[in-house]
Amino acid sequence: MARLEVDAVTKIFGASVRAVDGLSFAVADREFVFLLGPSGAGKTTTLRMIAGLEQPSDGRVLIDGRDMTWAAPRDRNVAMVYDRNSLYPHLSAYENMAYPLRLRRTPGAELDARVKRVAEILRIGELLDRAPRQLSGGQQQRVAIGRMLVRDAGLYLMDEPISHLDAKLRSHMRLEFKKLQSEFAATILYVSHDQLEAMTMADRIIVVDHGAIQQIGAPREIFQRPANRFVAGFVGEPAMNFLACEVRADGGKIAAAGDGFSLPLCAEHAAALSAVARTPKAFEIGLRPQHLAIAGNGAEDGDERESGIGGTIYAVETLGSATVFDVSVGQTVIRVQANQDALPNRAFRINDPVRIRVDTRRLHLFDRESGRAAIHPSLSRESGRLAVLGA
Ligand SMILES: Nc1ncnc2c1ncn2[C@@H]1O[C@H](COP(=O)(O)OP(=O)(O)OP(=O)(O)O)[C@@H](O)[C@H]1O
Repeated sequence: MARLEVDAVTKIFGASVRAVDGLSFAVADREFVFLLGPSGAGKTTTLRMIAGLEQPSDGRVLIDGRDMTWAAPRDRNVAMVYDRNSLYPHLSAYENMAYPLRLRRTPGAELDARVKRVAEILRIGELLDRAPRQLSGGQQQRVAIGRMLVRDAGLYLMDEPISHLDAKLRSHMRLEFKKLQSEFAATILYVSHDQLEAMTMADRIIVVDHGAIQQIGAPREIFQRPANRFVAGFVGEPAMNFLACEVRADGGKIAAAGDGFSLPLCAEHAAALSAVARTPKAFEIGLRPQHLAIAGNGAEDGDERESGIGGTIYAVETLGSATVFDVSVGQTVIRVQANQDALPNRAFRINDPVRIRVDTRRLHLFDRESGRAAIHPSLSRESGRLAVLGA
Protein backbone atom coordinates (compact mmCIF):
# COMPACT_ATOMS: atom_id res chain seq x y z
CA MET A 1 0.00 0.00 0.00
CA ALA A 2 1.31 3.44 -0.85
CA ARG A 3 0.35 6.86 -2.05
CA LEU A 4 2.37 8.60 -4.75
CA GLU A 5 2.69 12.29 -5.53
CA VAL A 6 4.64 13.63 -8.47
CA ASP A 7 5.10 17.35 -7.94
CA ALA A 8 6.13 19.59 -10.87
CA VAL A 9 8.73 17.09 -12.06
CA THR A 10 10.88 18.07 -15.03
CA LYS A 11 13.61 16.13 -16.78
CA ILE A 12 15.93 17.74 -19.27
CA PHE A 13 18.43 15.49 -21.04
CA GLY A 14 21.60 17.18 -22.25
CA ALA A 15 21.19 20.83 -23.12
CA SER A 16 17.72 20.86 -24.57
CA VAL A 17 15.71 17.60 -24.61
CA ARG A 18 12.78 18.40 -22.30
CA ALA A 19 11.53 14.81 -21.88
CA VAL A 20 9.24 15.63 -18.94
CA ASP A 21 7.91 19.13 -18.48
CA GLY A 22 6.55 20.10 -15.06
CA LEU A 23 4.43 16.98 -14.55
CA SER A 24 2.17 16.91 -11.45
CA PHE A 25 -0.23 14.12 -10.49
CA ALA A 26 -1.11 11.87 -7.58
CA VAL A 27 -1.92 8.17 -7.31
CA ALA A 28 -4.08 7.23 -4.33
CA ASP A 29 -3.46 4.19 -2.20
CA ARG A 30 -4.67 1.02 -4.03
CA GLU A 31 -5.42 2.96 -7.17
CA PHE A 32 -4.62 1.60 -10.66
CA VAL A 33 -3.48 4.55 -12.74
CA PHE A 34 -2.29 4.59 -16.34
CA LEU A 35 0.24 6.94 -17.86
CA LEU A 36 -0.95 6.82 -21.47
CA GLY A 37 0.70 8.52 -24.40
CA PRO A 38 2.48 8.05 -27.72
CA SER A 39 6.11 7.07 -28.16
CA GLY A 40 8.47 9.75 -26.85
CA ALA A 41 5.84 11.36 -24.57
CA GLY A 42 8.08 10.99 -21.50
CA LYS A 43 6.31 8.05 -19.83
CA THR A 44 9.33 5.83 -19.20
CA THR A 45 11.42 8.75 -18.00
CA THR A 46 8.69 9.63 -15.48
CA LEU A 47 8.53 6.04 -14.24
CA ARG A 48 12.31 5.87 -13.88
CA MET A 49 12.34 9.06 -11.81
CA ILE A 50 9.69 7.59 -9.49
CA ALA A 51 11.73 4.38 -9.16
CA GLY A 52 14.90 6.38 -8.46
CA LEU A 53 16.73 5.23 -11.59
CA GLU A 54 16.83 8.76 -12.99
CA GLN A 55 17.21 12.07 -11.17
CA PRO A 56 14.72 14.85 -11.96
CA SER A 57 16.10 18.19 -13.16
CA ASP A 58 13.41 19.83 -11.03
CA GLY A 59 10.42 18.91 -8.84
CA ARG A 60 9.75 16.28 -6.19
CA VAL A 61 8.59 12.67 -5.85
CA LEU A 62 6.71 11.86 -2.63
CA ILE A 63 5.78 8.36 -1.49
CA ASP A 64 3.37 8.19 1.44
CA GLY A 65 4.00 11.87 2.03
CA ARG A 66 7.78 11.48 2.33
CA ASP A 67 10.07 13.27 -0.07
CA MET A 68 11.85 10.46 -1.95
CA THR A 69 13.27 12.58 -4.78
CA TRP A 70 16.84 11.74 -3.89
CA ALA A 71 16.36 8.40 -2.08
CA ALA A 72 18.09 5.29 -3.41
CA PRO A 73 15.81 2.90 -5.39
CA ARG A 74 15.98 0.19 -2.69
CA ASP A 75 14.72 2.62 -0.02
CA ARG A 76 11.51 3.50 -1.87
CA ASN A 77 9.50 0.25 -1.41
CA VAL A 78 8.79 0.37 -5.11
CA ALA A 79 8.79 -2.64 -7.48
CA MET A 80 9.31 -2.14 -11.20
CA VAL A 81 8.97 -4.66 -14.03
CA TYR A 82 12.14 -4.75 -15.96
CA ASP A 83 12.66 -6.10 -19.41
CA ARG A 84 12.87 -9.87 -19.77
CA ASN A 85 16.54 -9.44 -20.60
CA SER A 86 17.17 -8.65 -16.97
CA LEU A 87 16.45 -12.26 -15.88
CA TYR A 88 19.41 -14.12 -14.37
CA PRO A 89 20.42 -16.65 -17.04
CA HIS A 90 21.90 -19.19 -14.61
CA LEU A 91 18.80 -19.33 -12.36
CA SER A 92 15.58 -21.25 -13.06
CA ALA A 93 12.33 -19.37 -13.61
CA TYR A 94 11.38 -20.30 -10.04
CA GLU A 95 14.63 -18.94 -8.59
CA ASN A 96 14.40 -15.79 -10.70
CA MET A 97 10.98 -15.12 -9.22
CA ALA A 98 12.03 -16.10 -5.70
CA TYR A 99 15.12 -13.87 -5.81
CA PRO A 100 13.56 -10.65 -4.42
CA LEU A 101 11.99 -12.69 -1.61
CA ARG A 102 15.28 -14.43 -0.73
CA LEU A 103 16.94 -10.99 -0.55
CA ARG A 104 14.34 -10.04 2.04
CA ARG A 105 14.77 -13.33 3.92
CA THR A 106 11.14 -14.35 3.40
CA PRO A 107 10.34 -17.66 5.24
CA GLY A 108 10.43 -20.71 2.92
CA ALA A 109 6.75 -21.66 3.03
CA GLU A 110 5.59 -18.12 2.34
CA LEU A 111 8.15 -17.73 -0.45
CA ASP A 112 7.02 -20.95 -2.09
CA ALA A 113 3.33 -20.04 -1.81
CA ARG A 114 3.82 -16.57 -3.31
CA VAL A 115 5.94 -17.80 -6.23
CA LYS A 116 3.46 -20.57 -7.05
CA ARG A 117 0.41 -18.32 -6.76
CA VAL A 118 1.91 -15.70 -9.09
CA ALA A 119 3.16 -18.42 -11.49
CA GLU A 120 -0.34 -19.83 -11.69
CA ILE A 121 -1.82 -16.42 -12.54
CA LEU A 122 0.82 -15.90 -15.20
CA ARG A 123 0.28 -19.43 -16.55
CA ILE A 124 3.90 -20.45 -16.12
CA GLY A 125 3.38 -23.02 -13.33
CA GLU A 126 4.70 -25.80 -15.60
CA LEU A 127 7.81 -23.88 -16.59
CA LEU A 128 9.31 -23.05 -13.21
CA ASP A 129 12.22 -25.51 -13.49
CA ARG A 130 13.44 -24.10 -16.79
CA ALA A 131 16.25 -21.63 -17.32
CA PRO A 132 15.38 -18.41 -19.22
CA ARG A 133 17.09 -19.65 -22.42
CA GLN A 134 14.67 -22.60 -22.45
CA LEU A 135 11.67 -20.25 -22.51
CA SER A 136 10.06 -18.30 -25.35
CA GLY A 137 10.25 -14.49 -25.33
CA GLY A 138 6.69 -14.19 -24.05
CA GLN A 139 7.33 -16.75 -21.31
CA GLN A 140 10.48 -14.90 -20.23
CA GLN A 141 8.48 -11.69 -20.06
CA ARG A 142 5.95 -13.36 -17.79
CA VAL A 143 8.75 -14.56 -15.47
CA ALA A 144 10.00 -10.95 -15.35
CA ILE A 145 6.48 -9.77 -14.43
CA GLY A 146 6.28 -12.55 -11.84
CA ARG A 147 9.56 -11.50 -10.27
CA MET A 148 8.04 -8.08 -9.65
CA LEU A 149 4.65 -9.30 -8.46
CA VAL A 150 5.97 -11.71 -5.80
CA ARG A 151 7.34 -8.74 -3.92
CA ASP A 152 5.14 -7.18 -1.31
CA ALA A 153 5.91 -3.65 -2.49
CA GLY A 154 3.84 -0.57 -1.72
CA LEU A 155 3.94 0.73 -5.24
CA TYR A 156 4.24 -1.25 -8.47
CA LEU A 157 5.58 0.47 -11.56
CA MET A 158 4.95 -1.27 -14.87
CA ASP A 159 6.38 -0.18 -18.20
CA GLU A 160 4.43 -1.80 -21.05
CA PRO A 161 4.77 -5.21 -19.38
CA ILE A 162 2.52 -7.11 -21.77
CA SER A 163 3.02 -5.32 -25.06
CA HIS A 164 5.19 -8.15 -26.47
CA LEU A 165 2.73 -10.93 -25.66
CA ASP A 166 0.32 -12.28 -28.25
CA ALA A 167 -3.22 -10.89 -28.41
CA LYS A 168 -4.86 -13.77 -26.50
CA LEU A 169 -2.36 -13.67 -23.64
CA ARG A 170 -2.64 -9.89 -23.46
CA SER A 171 -6.36 -10.12 -23.03
CA HIS A 172 -5.90 -12.77 -20.30
CA MET A 173 -3.27 -10.63 -18.57
CA ARG A 174 -5.47 -7.52 -18.64
CA LEU A 175 -8.06 -9.31 -16.55
CA GLU A 176 -5.47 -10.88 -14.28
CA PHE A 177 -3.72 -7.59 -13.52
CA LYS A 178 -7.04 -6.15 -12.47
CA LYS A 179 -7.73 -9.13 -10.16
CA LEU A 180 -4.19 -9.10 -8.80
CA GLN A 181 -4.44 -5.46 -7.94
CA SER A 182 -7.42 -5.93 -5.67
CA GLU A 183 -6.05 -9.17 -4.22
CA PHE A 184 -2.68 -7.61 -3.39
CA ALA A 185 -4.23 -4.25 -2.40
CA ALA A 186 -1.58 -2.77 -4.68
CA THR A 187 -1.02 0.77 -5.89
CA ILE A 188 -0.08 0.54 -9.57
CA LEU A 189 1.26 3.09 -12.02
CA TYR A 190 1.23 1.49 -15.46
CA VAL A 191 2.83 2.98 -18.55
CA SER A 192 1.34 2.21 -21.94
CA HIS A 193 0.73 3.60 -25.40
CA ASP A 194 -2.17 1.17 -25.84
CA GLN A 195 -5.45 2.92 -25.19
CA LEU A 196 -7.35 -0.38 -25.05
CA GLU A 197 -5.21 -1.53 -22.10
CA ALA A 198 -5.82 1.77 -20.35
CA MET A 199 -9.55 1.74 -21.04
CA THR A 200 -10.02 -1.80 -19.71
CA MET A 201 -7.74 -1.73 -16.66
CA ALA A 202 -7.38 1.80 -15.30
CA ASP A 203 -9.22 3.45 -12.45
CA ARG A 204 -7.87 6.70 -13.85
CA ILE A 205 -5.86 7.61 -16.92
CA ILE A 206 -3.26 10.36 -17.19
CA VAL A 207 -2.84 11.22 -20.86
CA VAL A 208 0.58 12.69 -21.63
CA ASP A 209 2.16 14.15 -24.74
CA HIS A 210 5.44 16.02 -25.14
CA GLY A 211 6.21 15.56 -21.44
CA ALA A 212 3.04 17.35 -20.32
CA ILE A 213 -0.36 16.25 -19.03
CA GLN A 214 -3.18 16.57 -21.52
CA GLN A 215 -5.99 15.24 -19.33
CA ILE A 216 -6.56 13.21 -16.17
CA GLY A 217 -9.80 11.29 -15.72
CA ALA A 218 -11.64 7.99 -15.49
CA PRO A 219 -11.64 5.99 -18.74
CA ARG A 220 -15.25 6.89 -19.55
CA GLU A 221 -14.61 10.56 -18.97
CA ILE A 222 -11.53 10.56 -21.20
CA PHE A 223 -13.47 8.82 -23.96
CA GLN A 224 -16.70 10.79 -23.67
CA ARG A 225 -15.35 14.24 -22.79
CA PRO A 226 -11.81 14.56 -24.19
CA ALA A 227 -10.32 17.89 -23.10
CA ASN A 228 -8.60 18.59 -26.39
CA ARG A 229 -8.08 17.36 -29.91
CA PHE A 230 -4.98 15.36 -29.02
CA VAL A 231 -6.79 13.26 -26.39
CA ALA A 232 -9.82 12.89 -28.65
CA GLY A 233 -7.68 11.55 -31.49
CA PHE A 234 -5.51 9.32 -29.31
CA VAL A 235 -8.25 7.52 -27.39
CA GLY A 236 -10.81 5.42 -29.23
CA GLU A 237 -10.57 2.80 -31.96
CA PRO A 238 -11.20 3.45 -34.80
CA ALA A 239 -9.94 6.98 -34.16
CA MET A 240 -12.24 9.99 -34.06
CA ASN A 241 -12.93 11.76 -37.36
CA PHE A 242 -12.11 15.46 -37.60
CA LEU A 243 -13.61 17.93 -40.05
CA ALA A 244 -12.72 21.58 -40.35
CA CYS A 245 -15.76 23.82 -39.90
CA GLU A 246 -17.07 27.20 -38.87
CA VAL A 247 -19.92 27.79 -36.44
CA ARG A 248 -22.40 30.25 -37.86
CA ALA A 249 -26.01 31.33 -37.75
CA ASP A 250 -27.71 29.70 -40.71
CA GLY A 251 -31.31 30.80 -41.37
CA GLY A 252 -32.11 31.35 -37.72
CA LYS A 253 -30.39 28.13 -36.63
CA ILE A 254 -26.84 27.70 -35.45
CA ALA A 255 -24.90 25.25 -37.54
CA ALA A 256 -21.40 23.81 -37.85
CA ALA A 257 -20.64 24.16 -41.53
CA GLY A 258 -17.70 23.02 -43.60
CA ASP A 259 -16.72 21.70 -47.00
CA GLY A 260 -19.98 20.23 -48.33
CA PHE A 261 -21.93 19.96 -45.09
CA SER A 262 -23.89 22.00 -42.59
CA LEU A 263 -24.89 20.35 -39.31
CA PRO A 264 -27.57 22.11 -37.27
CA LEU A 265 -26.54 22.07 -33.62
CA CYS A 266 -28.85 20.71 -30.92
CA ALA A 267 -30.45 23.26 -28.58
CA GLU A 268 -27.89 22.76 -25.82
CA HIS A 269 -24.90 23.24 -28.12
CA ALA A 270 -26.53 26.13 -29.96
CA ALA A 271 -27.07 27.93 -26.64
CA ALA A 272 -23.45 27.32 -25.63
CA LEU A 273 -22.17 28.72 -28.92
CA SER A 274 -24.63 31.50 -29.67
CA ALA A 275 -22.04 34.19 -28.94
CA VAL A 276 -19.42 32.48 -31.09
CA ALA A 277 -21.78 32.24 -34.06
CA ARG A 278 -21.89 36.04 -34.39
CA THR A 279 -18.19 36.20 -35.23
CA PRO A 280 -17.36 33.03 -37.13
CA LYS A 281 -14.34 31.20 -35.80
CA ALA A 282 -12.40 28.15 -36.98
CA PHE A 283 -13.33 24.87 -35.32
CA GLU A 284 -13.00 21.19 -35.96
CA ILE A 285 -15.90 18.81 -35.56
CA GLY A 286 -15.02 15.51 -33.90
CA LEU A 287 -17.16 12.49 -34.73
CA ARG A 288 -16.65 9.04 -33.24
CA PRO A 289 -17.00 6.36 -35.95
CA GLN A 290 -19.29 4.43 -33.56
CA HIS A 291 -21.69 7.37 -33.38
CA LEU A 292 -22.26 7.56 -37.12
CA ALA A 293 -24.59 5.54 -39.28
CA ILE A 294 -24.58 4.87 -42.96
CA ALA A 295 -27.42 4.89 -45.45
CA GLY A 296 -27.67 4.56 -49.19
CA ASN A 297 -29.03 7.44 -51.19
CA GLY A 298 -31.19 5.55 -53.64
CA ALA A 299 -34.96 5.83 -53.81
CA GLU A 300 -35.34 2.68 -51.67
CA ASP A 301 -33.56 4.43 -48.82
CA GLY A 302 -36.49 6.73 -48.11
CA ASP A 303 -37.05 10.42 -47.90
CA GLU A 304 -33.87 11.24 -45.96
CA ARG A 305 -32.33 11.22 -49.42
CA GLU A 306 -33.49 14.83 -49.73
CA SER A 307 -31.09 15.84 -47.00
CA GLY A 308 -28.16 15.61 -49.37
CA ILE A 309 -25.37 13.37 -50.56
CA GLY A 310 -22.68 12.54 -48.07
CA GLY A 311 -19.98 10.94 -50.15
CA THR A 312 -18.84 7.74 -51.77
CA ILE A 313 -17.57 4.47 -50.34
CA TYR A 314 -13.80 4.40 -50.44
CA ALA A 315 -13.20 1.12 -48.59
CA VAL A 316 -15.09 -1.43 -46.51
CA GLU A 317 -13.49 -3.42 -43.72
CA THR A 318 -15.38 -6.26 -42.04
CA LEU A 319 -14.39 -6.83 -38.42
CA GLY A 320 -16.71 -9.68 -37.50
CA SER A 321 -19.30 -8.03 -35.31
CA ALA A 322 -18.91 -4.65 -36.99
CA THR A 323 -18.15 -3.17 -40.38
CA VAL A 324 -16.01 -0.07 -40.88
CA PHE A 325 -16.75 2.09 -43.91
CA ASP A 326 -14.29 4.65 -45.19
CA VAL A 327 -16.34 7.29 -46.94
CA SER A 328 -14.85 10.04 -49.12
CA VAL A 329 -16.45 13.38 -48.33
CA GLY A 330 -14.82 16.15 -50.34
CA GLN A 331 -11.11 15.91 -49.63
CA THR A 332 -11.56 13.95 -46.40
CA VAL A 333 -12.13 10.31 -45.58
CA ILE A 334 -14.58 9.68 -42.75
CA ARG A 335 -14.75 6.37 -40.93
CA VAL A 336 -18.11 4.96 -39.94
CA GLN A 337 -18.37 1.90 -37.74
CA ALA A 338 -21.66 0.07 -37.94
CA ASN A 339 -22.62 -2.92 -35.85
CA GLN A 340 -23.77 -5.81 -37.96
CA ASP A 341 -27.35 -5.61 -36.70
CA ALA A 342 -27.55 -1.85 -37.45
CA LEU A 343 -26.51 -2.20 -41.09
CA PRO A 344 -29.04 -1.34 -43.78
CA ASN A 345 -30.34 -4.38 -45.57
CA ARG A 346 -28.20 -3.91 -48.64
CA ALA A 347 -24.62 -4.39 -49.76
CA PHE A 348 -22.25 -1.44 -50.21
CA ARG A 349 -19.59 -1.49 -52.86
CA ILE A 350 -16.61 0.72 -53.55
CA ASN A 351 -17.65 4.06 -55.11
CA ASP A 352 -21.31 3.60 -54.08
CA PRO A 353 -22.85 6.95 -53.17
CA VAL A 354 -23.89 6.98 -49.49
CA ARG A 355 -24.97 9.32 -46.75
CA ILE A 356 -23.45 9.56 -43.31
CA ARG A 357 -25.99 10.15 -40.60
CA VAL A 358 -24.92 12.04 -37.50
CA ASP A 359 -26.73 12.31 -34.20
CA THR A 360 -25.86 15.97 -33.68
CA ARG A 361 -26.08 15.65 -29.90
CA ARG A 362 -22.96 13.51 -30.05
CA LEU A 363 -20.74 16.13 -31.70
CA HIS A 364 -17.41 17.17 -30.29
CA LEU A 365 -16.12 20.57 -31.32
CA PHE A 366 -12.53 21.75 -30.92
CA ASP A 367 -11.08 25.22 -31.26
CA ARG A 368 -8.88 24.86 -34.34
CA GLU A 369 -6.21 27.18 -32.99
CA SER A 370 -5.78 25.95 -29.41
CA GLY A 371 -7.15 22.42 -29.89
CA ARG A 372 -9.25 22.81 -26.73
CA ALA A 373 -12.71 21.26 -26.59
CA ALA A 374 -15.44 23.86 -27.10
CA ILE A 375 -18.37 21.48 -26.71
CA HIS A 376 -18.76 17.86 -25.63
CA PRO A 377 -21.62 15.58 -26.58
CA SER A 378 -24.82 16.64 -24.92
CA LEU A 379 -25.85 14.68 -21.83
CA SER A 380 -29.44 15.82 -22.06
CA ARG A 381 -32.16 13.41 -23.14
CA GLU A 382 -33.62 15.89 -25.58
CA SER A 383 -34.57 13.89 -28.65
CA GLY A 384 -32.05 15.13 -31.16
CA ARG A 385 -32.71 14.85 -34.82
CA LEU A 386 -30.52 12.91 -37.13
CA ALA A 387 -28.67 15.25 -39.40
CA VAL A 388 -27.08 14.18 -42.61
CA LEU A 389 -23.59 15.13 -43.67
CA GLY A 390 -23.86 16.30 -47.19
CA ALA A 391 -24.39 19.16 -49.55
N1 LIG B 1 19.01 9.10 -21.70
C1 LIG B 1 18.44 9.94 -22.58
N2 LIG B 1 19.18 10.89 -23.18
C2 LIG B 1 18.62 11.77 -24.06
N3 LIG B 1 17.32 11.77 -24.39
C3 LIG B 1 16.53 10.85 -23.80
C4 LIG B 1 17.04 9.89 -22.88
N4 LIG B 1 16.01 9.10 -22.47
C5 LIG B 1 14.90 9.54 -23.12
N5 LIG B 1 15.22 10.60 -23.93
C6 LIG B 1 14.27 11.36 -24.76
O1 LIG B 1 13.22 11.83 -23.93
C7 LIG B 1 11.96 11.74 -24.58
C8 LIG B 1 11.01 10.90 -23.75
O2 LIG B 1 11.45 9.55 -23.75
P1 LIG B 1 10.68 8.40 -22.95
O3 LIG B 1 11.43 7.12 -23.14
O4 LIG B 1 10.40 8.83 -21.57
O5 LIG B 1 9.30 8.35 -23.75
P2 LIG B 1 8.14 7.26 -23.70
O6 LIG B 1 6.89 8.03 -23.61
O7 LIG B 1 8.39 6.27 -22.63
O8 LIG B 1 8.25 6.59 -25.12
P3 LIG B 1 8.15 5.03 -25.57
O9 LIG B 1 6.69 4.67 -25.49
O10 LIG B 1 8.66 5.06 -26.97
O11 LIG B 1 9.00 4.25 -24.63
C9 LIG B 1 12.25 11.19 -25.96
O12 LIG B 1 12.32 12.27 -26.85
C10 LIG B 1 13.59 10.51 -25.81
O13 LIG B 1 14.28 10.50 -27.02
